[in-house]
Amino acid sequence: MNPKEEALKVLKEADEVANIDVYEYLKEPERVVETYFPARTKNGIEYFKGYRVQYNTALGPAKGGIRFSPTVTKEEVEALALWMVIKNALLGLPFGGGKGGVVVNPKEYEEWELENIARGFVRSIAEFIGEDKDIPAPDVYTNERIMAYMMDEYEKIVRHKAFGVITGKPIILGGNPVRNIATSLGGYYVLNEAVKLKKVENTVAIQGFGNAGQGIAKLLDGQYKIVAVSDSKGGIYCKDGIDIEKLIEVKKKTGSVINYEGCEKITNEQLLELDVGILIPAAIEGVITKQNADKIKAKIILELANGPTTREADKILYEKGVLVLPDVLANAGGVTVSYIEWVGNKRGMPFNEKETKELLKEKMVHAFLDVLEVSNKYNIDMRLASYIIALERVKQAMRYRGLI
Ligand SMILES: NC(=O)C1=CN([C@@H]2O[C@H](COP(=O)(O)OP(=O)(O)OC[C@H]3O[C@@H](n4cnc5c(N)ncnc54)[C@H](O)[C@@H]3O)[C@@H](O)[C@H]2O)C=CC1
Ligand SMILES: O=C(O)CCC(=O)C(=O)O
Repeated sequence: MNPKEEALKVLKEADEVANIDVYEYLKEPERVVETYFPARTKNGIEYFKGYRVQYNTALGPAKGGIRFSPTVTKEEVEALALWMVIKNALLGLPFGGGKGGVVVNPKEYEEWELENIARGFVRSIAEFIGEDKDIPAPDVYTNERIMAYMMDEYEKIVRHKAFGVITGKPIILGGNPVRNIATSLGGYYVLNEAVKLKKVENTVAIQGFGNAGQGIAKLLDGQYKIVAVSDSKGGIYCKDGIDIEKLIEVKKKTGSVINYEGCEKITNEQLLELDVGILIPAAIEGVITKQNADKIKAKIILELANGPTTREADKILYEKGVLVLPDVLANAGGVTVSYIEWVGNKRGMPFNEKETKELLKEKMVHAFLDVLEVSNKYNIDMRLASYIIALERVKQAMRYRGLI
């Protein structure tokens, strides 16, 4: 699938359904920074391809994560940046949308090499980022340590402290105590609202066992029966439920969930089609397509991953009565806590765990109810409803700025 085409399809449909008339202005990003930068590794000096896309900044500085992955492309980063525009606007955050990516397989490098790659990438984009310009954060295969290196490198370049330039940092460097679990916690709040509307069996399958997948597994453990989990190496299925604490240990020690003993081995494709109440894609884009949408048995899909469902699949699922809680809503807890971290950095007084959780819950539930109202008003799925709310806000900001 081409993620940018997928993102634009929804944009166009929302634009037409609600007569918003912004598609022409948003079909391309404001700015794409494309770099090819050096970093010292065990192989000598290596060059890496990097991207930082600032898709639209009418509502505020660009905001969005940076991923390290061998499959990163310009189109993928553009799509991810557009999704950030929608997500940030939907949550009412004072941010535009951005995203970054470096073409690298982090599994082939040691910590010191990843540090050099992180620092090299920041040197290559430094003039384009800043706490009131563009604020990166973690995404696939990046974490708080990478964020710390990036912030430190940026500070060396600008020659002053700048906690607010990056979010998802370690707590000691201005990070927020909830950021690590924020994406999952936001999704958990949304799911709790959704199950009030749609009663489902309490069985769950989760694709991906990184920050988002592991976080939601911990939150749901006990309340729901998690019967299947996967990662890039494959999956496991246990009809009586998986011991999540034990699974986390196995993943930490061996590198994959497939080494958990006593469960049936399954593929990532099989996991998606299991007979469960709730399916949680929490890994990569484009896994639910028109090829498998009809075979999906879950009644609720909580999209913690960005872009897991194609638009064609969305329509099949809607017809079947599956409630899809779209990425731009379901995984918005990450950037919402990033916002809380950034505000804390700017005011020089961080928010504590309790304050952050209260603010996050309020924002997530509010966004869910807004989306529900619009989806009922137009009789449309929640993804389209989310886009309509967001696009109307972006349009208003562009109007006031005299951009359209
Ligand atoms: N970390 C965050 O704050 C946020 C993450 N997301 C999205 O959540 C998704 C996961 O991100 P993180 O958990 O942060 O990344 P991560 O790097 O912590 O974990 C990624 C997980 O996906 C698995 N994976 C990779 N390729 C796979 C494949 N082909 N099939 C099945 N599993 C595969 C990996 O093994 C790993 O378990 C991504 O789509 C990301 O954009 C969305 C919002 C915020
Ligand atoms: O925390 C952030 O700023 C961005 C998180 C992100 O990249 C996402 O929501 O996809």
